Amino acid sequence: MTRLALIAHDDEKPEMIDLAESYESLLATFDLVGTGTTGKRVAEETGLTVERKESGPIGGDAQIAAEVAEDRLDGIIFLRDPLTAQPHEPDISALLRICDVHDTPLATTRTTAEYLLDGLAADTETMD
Ligand SMILES: O=C(CO)COP(=O)(O)O
Repeated sequence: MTRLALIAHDDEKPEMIDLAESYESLLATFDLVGTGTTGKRVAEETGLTVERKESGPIGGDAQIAAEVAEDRLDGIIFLRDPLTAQPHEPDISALLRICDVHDTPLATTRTTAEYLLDGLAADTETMD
């Protein structure tokens, strides 16, 4: 089953909810994991089931990075706030780097997230 991580900084959470609603029927076929608050909000506001890691600032990004290192994830949607400094920037940088190392598809904006989801949907159809 396709395993996808969902992460959004606070200013981007409404965008993540809107994206999840738009792709709800596809996402319902995926194994979803998210950082703490993002996972909670997506689950509450869409009805999707999301496994929740810790909140980003207290280790959630590092937990997602560990899954990337173990090749457990097929993709990550990480809607970052490019205009606000984050206290856990080192964890965020590590996550981005490990995605590059493992060639794990990573989308950091709404448009690239849509391309990623469309690509994963096409992959899923090919696998059927
Ligand atoms: O901080 C985050 C990503 O860096 C997101 O964490 P939350 O989903 O817990 O808000």
